[in-house]
Formats: sequence, structure tokens, C-alpha cells
Amino acid sequence: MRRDRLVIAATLTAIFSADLYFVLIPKLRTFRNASGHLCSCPFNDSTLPGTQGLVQPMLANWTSAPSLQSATYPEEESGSKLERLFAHPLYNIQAPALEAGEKLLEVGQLMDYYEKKVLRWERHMKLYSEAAALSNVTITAHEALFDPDASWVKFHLGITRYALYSREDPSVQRLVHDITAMKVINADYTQDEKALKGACDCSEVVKPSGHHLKLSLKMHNFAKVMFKPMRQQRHEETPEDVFYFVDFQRHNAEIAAFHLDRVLDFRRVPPVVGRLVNVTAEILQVTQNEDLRAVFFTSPANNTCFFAKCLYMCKTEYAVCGGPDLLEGSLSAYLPGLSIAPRVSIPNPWIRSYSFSGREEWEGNPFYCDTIKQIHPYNTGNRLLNIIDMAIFDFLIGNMDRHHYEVFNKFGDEGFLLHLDNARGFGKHSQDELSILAPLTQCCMIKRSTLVRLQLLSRPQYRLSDVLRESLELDPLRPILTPPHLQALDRRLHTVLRAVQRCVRRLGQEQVVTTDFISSTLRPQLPQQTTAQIKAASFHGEHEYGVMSIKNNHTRRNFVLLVTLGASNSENSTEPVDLSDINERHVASQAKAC
Ligand SMILES: Nc1ncnc2c1ncn2[C@@H]1O[C@H](COP(=O)(O)OP(=O)(O)OP(=O)(O)O)[C@@H](O)[C@H]1O
Ligand SMILES: [Mn+2]
Repeated sequence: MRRDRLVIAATLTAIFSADLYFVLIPKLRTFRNASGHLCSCPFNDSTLPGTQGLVQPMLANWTSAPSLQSATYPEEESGSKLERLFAHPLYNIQAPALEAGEKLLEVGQLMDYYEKKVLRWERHMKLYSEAAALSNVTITAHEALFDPDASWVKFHLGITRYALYSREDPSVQRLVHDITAMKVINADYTQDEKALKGACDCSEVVKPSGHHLKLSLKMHNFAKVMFKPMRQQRHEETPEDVFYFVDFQRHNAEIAAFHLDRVLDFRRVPPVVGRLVNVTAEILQVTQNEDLRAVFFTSPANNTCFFAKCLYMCKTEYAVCGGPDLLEGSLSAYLPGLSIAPRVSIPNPWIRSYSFSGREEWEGNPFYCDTIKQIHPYNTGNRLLNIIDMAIFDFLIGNMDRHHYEVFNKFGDEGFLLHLDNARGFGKHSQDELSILAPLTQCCMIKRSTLVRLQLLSRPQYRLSDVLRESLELDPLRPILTPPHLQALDRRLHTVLRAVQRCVRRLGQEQVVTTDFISSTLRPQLPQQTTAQIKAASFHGEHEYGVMSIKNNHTRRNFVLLVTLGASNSENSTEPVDLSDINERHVASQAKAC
């Protein structure tokens, strides 16, 4: 009996030792190797669930930038993630020197325009004060002074064909700060609401949309901002049964969208900042519009409130109230006026039906993008890729209300898209509206420059929710987004990356990831040995990548091109470069990447 026990014990020990030696130890070794640094391939981390087979090889192909390696920035590294993001080479690419016509406005032209506006305002105020004195009405007249060095003027002057502002432009930070302190000298309905003249077709639930309670505020230095008051508490989610087109406009969504746009490096949203507005002193007492004054009332709780003039919503239960006078709101810096910088508003090809039961073609036709690709301006240039950027942005914020987009006339088809009006974003954090991504999933295209930034933001060292949280901390109305909204951003970012992954599996990287339109569309039309002049390049020797704006001799157009180059090429950066040469080198460095 005792011998039996001994045999059993000996057998078990033998089995355990064999298991330890042949199974457990090798497993531990593999695990250690996997989490170790055997492969120096960048982006080689596990931050993208379910992205094996796409993101790692894809990114390995694109860049061998050591600065992107986890080894350089361990996850727990302290310090500002936002600063680290903006210090990253991808966010420090030297912009090409601007050529004539690439700026939206010239200084002289803008100054003449504003001088005329200031004179008109002064004339108007003189007449208004005289009329008020005659009728024995006291008005609060605030001093107004135009300052050509004001940050809002600098913002207008800094708009180019590439973006609303440049990364390094200090005037945008200054403007955001200034807006919180500027004195309001006039308040009025916005132009589009004025066009409604108080009429509202109640058979159309959505359009026209004069019930949003947005106002335009003029400041003491002639800056103009659009004010959207707070209508919803931060923690409230849009109820399930509410259609997106009757959803509230959220002031915090406007603020968060500006910050997100900056973090994504799009720079297509005008600066927005939160501010506590005194609705009595800064709206009621400064407005000269009788209609606006007429919608103010005092609530039973003695708070000053106002409601929209639209008949459909002219009910006091839809009013917003100060507490008793102060009300949170978003203030968005106005773009230069339409008479000096005309813009065109274009229906979004992926527009939704603004009725209870309607359906648009794209919702039922999986080949819808093929049709769009044939139509001008989506059949050439960057327009369709810009629409896809916008769809990604809207998917991240959960905005289903992108019925139109605007572009500056001056920049023609190659201009960037303005992402105005993001107030219907951030309505639901617990739900991701996949249909917003339709332009990406149906067209299966994405700019390489957008994708690399999204991938960077999916890494723990630059996690989107972390950098955005930090950025939003700069706003006076912080916290702007609740934690679930921030977490939703990370989840949605991975959804975008997975959508790209599926496209690449189906169609191949060449077709899906567009080097800002050079590789798949333009190159085949070019003669074999077409040369391209690099206007500006930013090489980060040790990082081995650069972005160049090249002027193509054949088409005389500029492109931003992301390429992988060896460190030794940096001294060639001002030499004319052969396109096919770039691609050869690109391929060569891809091969050695991992
Ligand atoms: N920062 C800005 N500068 C200049 N114009 C702006 C700005 N923001 C918005 N606008 C203009 O005002 C219009 C209405 O603004 P917005 O879309 O934010 O309000 P809305 O009430 O939601 O209107 P709609 O329902 O038509 O979208 C925009 O289409 C745009 O032309
Ligand atoms: Mn809108």
C-alpha cells in the first residue's frame, strides 16, 4: 500500500516536471519574448484590439520612426501627454512656404474692410443714441475700439488653403483666452435666423432651424462670436426616442469638437471656448433688436430667461434661464464675413433624411460611393478624402447632423472643408452610430496622413481620451466632457481603425490608404519620369520619415506626401526628386522596417 502511494507520487512528480519543462517554461519564454523587444518594428504594441495582421504590418511599412516605439515612451511615463503629442514629429512637420493666393486674406484688404465696418458701426451708434435720447430711453453704450493687432484679426489673417490656423500660430491660443474676457457690446440673432424673420414652418420639423437659441455677440474690439447657450446637463444622454434632428444643441459639444479637431491636427473648426454669459447685462441690455428683447422674461424663481423667436418653439418651457443671470455657453469665433471671404455651403453626399420616415440612397445602396466618385468634385483631388475625414470626425463625436459642409470659394475644389456646427455631437456615449462612418466603409479610402495620426492616438502614450481630457482642462467651463464620453472616443477610434483594417484586407493597402492622393489616383496619369520639386520638407533624420509638399511639374499642384526616407536623404531635401525614386526608396525602407 505504502509502495503504491510512492509510485503514484513519483508518477505525478514526473508528469509535473515534464509539463513544467516542455509546456510551461517554453510558454513563459514565448510570452517574455513577445512582450520584449525582439522586433524593433514601431507601433508593435497591443493597443489595437483585433488589429493583428493589419496595423502592425501596415505601420511597419509606413515608418520606422523610433520615436513611436513604446520603448521611447513607456506607458507610465509621467508628464503631459498633450505636450508630448504636439511635440511629436508628426505634429511638427514644417509647412511649406505659402505662395501667392494660398492665404485667404491679404492684410491691406482686410484692414480696409474692417475700417469701413467700424465707421459704419460708429455712424449707426450715433444715430441710435440720438433716437434713444429723443424718446427718453437710456441705453448702455460701451466703448468700441478696433485693434488691428487683436487676436481675432490675426486669426482671420492666418487662414490658408491648408487649414484655419497653423499649429504654431500663437494667436489662436490668445484668441481663445481673449474671448473669455472681451466685453460684449451688442447681441443679435445670427444672419441665418434673421433670414427666417420669425417665421417657422411647423410642418417641417427641422428646417428652418431657428429654434436653436444661438446668438451673435459683438465684442468691444469688434470681434464677433456665435453664442450657443447650455441646454443640457453634461451627464444627460439624448433619450433613445429622440431623433437626431430635434436633439438639443450642446454647448459643451461645440467646445469639445474644437479641441478634438486640434488634437486630430485637422484645424478645420473655428476656435470655440466656454464662458459664463450674463444674459441680462451681456444680451438683454446690449441688444438693439426689439424682437430679441421681447423674448426675455423673468421666471417664477426670479431667473432671467429667454426663448427662441421661432413660432414653433415660442413656448416658455423651451426657454433657457440664467441663474439668476449667468448662463454657460459656447462662444465660437466668427470666420471673416461672407462679403470678404465668400464660402459656399454644399450638401453632404451622405446627408440624412430630415423627416421621421425618409431614407436616403446611401443607406440602402452599398455601391453608393461608386456613383459619388463619378461626380464632380468628388471625382478628382482630395474632396472625397476630406469628406471621409469629416465622417471620421463626426463618428468620433457621434454627430449625425452634418447636412452641409462649407468651403471657402477662394480655394476652389482643393480647399479644406470647414467643420462648422458640432453642437449635436456628444449626445450619447453608450452608443456608437456606425452609419456615420458610411463614407469610409463604403468608399474604403483614407488619407495616409489621417490614418497615421489616428494610429498614434490609439497608443497608450498618446491615448485620445487622455490628450483630449487634458486639452479640455484648459477651458474655463471644465470639465467639458464626462468620463464616459471620453472613453467612447477611444472605443470609436478603434472602430475606425478596424474599419480601415477590413478595407485593407478586402482591397489591399495600396488602394485604401491614399498618400494624400498621389499614389492611387494621380500617379498613373503621370509620365514615368515626372519630377516633382520639393517646396518644403521636414526630415527627422533619426525618425526616418518626412512630409513634403511637392510641386508637380506636370500638373503644377501641391501635395502633401508622407514618405519613409533614410536619414542620409535629409541633405537632399531641397533637390528635385523623382516621384518613382521616392516610391522606390519608400519600398526599400518598407522592406527593412521589420
Ligand atoms: N464660427 C462661425 N463663423 C461664421 N459663420 C458661422 C460660424 N459658425 C456657424 N456659422 C454659420 O452659421 C450657420 C448656422 O450655424 P449652425 O449650423 O451652428 O447653427 P444651426 O442653428 O445648427 O443651423 P443649421 O440647423 O442650419 O445647421 C452655419 O451654417 C454657418 O454658415
Ligand atoms: Mn446645425
